Amino acid sequence: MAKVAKIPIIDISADSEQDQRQVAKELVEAAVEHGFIYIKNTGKDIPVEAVEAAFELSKKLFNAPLAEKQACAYQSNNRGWSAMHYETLDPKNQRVGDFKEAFNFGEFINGKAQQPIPASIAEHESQISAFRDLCYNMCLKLNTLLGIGLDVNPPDFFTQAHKTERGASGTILRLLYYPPLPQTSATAHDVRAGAHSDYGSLTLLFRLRGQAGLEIRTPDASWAPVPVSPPGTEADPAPPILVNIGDLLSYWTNGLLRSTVHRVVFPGPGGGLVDGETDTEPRYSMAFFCHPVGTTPLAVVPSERVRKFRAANEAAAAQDGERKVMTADEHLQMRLRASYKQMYSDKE
Ligand SMILES: O=C(O)CCC(=O)C(=O)O
Ligand SMILES: [Fe+2]
Repeated sequence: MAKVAKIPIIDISADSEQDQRQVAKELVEAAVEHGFIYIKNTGKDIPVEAVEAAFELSKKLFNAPLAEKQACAYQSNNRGWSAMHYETLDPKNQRVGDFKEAFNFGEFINGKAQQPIPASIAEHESQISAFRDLCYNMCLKLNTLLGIGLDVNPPDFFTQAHKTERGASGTILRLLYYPPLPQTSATAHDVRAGAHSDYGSLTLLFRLRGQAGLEIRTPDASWAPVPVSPPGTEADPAPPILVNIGDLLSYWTNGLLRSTVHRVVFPGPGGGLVDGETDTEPRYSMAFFCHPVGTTPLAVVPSERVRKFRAANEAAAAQDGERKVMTADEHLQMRLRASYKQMYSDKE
């Protein structure tokens, strides 16, 4: 069996203030060291049934007639449906685009999508909105814990920056469908999602037991599979929610919190297949990419630990004088342009 990624499993359901501080410290250490954290799914923050129902909806969406999906094609606002091979997450190393379909939901207003959605799932609009809200609230909680763990003053510094009442953000709920490779395929080197790091502050990733594919880049520059349900979580009602730090939060904390490169592959029998997982079946996953409100300036984080890290990192410190403060929106635009060249090239 492949050598799997060592990612800490953390239970954030603690209620008492003292337990919360401890959890916050653990979360920060995991974010600094690995950039990935398994959050035990106790069903308290996001009910297990809500996750299951969202996966059912996702299957319905990708099974919808092609014309319905095409009518909601991906737009430069980062919303909508992207077809097989449309997105290329690792353009330097991929000959063809990712072997996947995806559907991005941007922000909803009063339970209503602000984008076309396929007719087959239109009656479930409020369910999608409610699931998005659950993810958003969990991200607020994680942001608060990170603030506490980093001794940011005030501790809700990151949380406030994400409050939707302050304005629009680039936050996206993304449903993903990775079909199996055709049996006679000559495309054995197809990558389901090329190597990349995520763009926003935090990502929540939901996966289904038995469905292989996700790998992270380890500090020694090899690839390690990330089991859906690591040891100790097999009996939980649902696999843990995988959380990772995105580029924006890493940038904001001067690289203290790590944004780890990852990819989705067909590991194959000789590769990194984890026991009990397969890559010959269709694979579904759901990612919630959380972003601060677009106008948030990514200025200095009021935390002694972040400040000290910057001081220790001389190269970053040397750039301080020149570093123009970017907003969250500017940061996102910079990243999107690299992944969707075909969409932006005619506009430059
Ligand atoms: O499907 C997965 O497991 C991960 C997808 C991913 O990394 C992404 O969409 O950014
Ligand atoms: Fe990702």
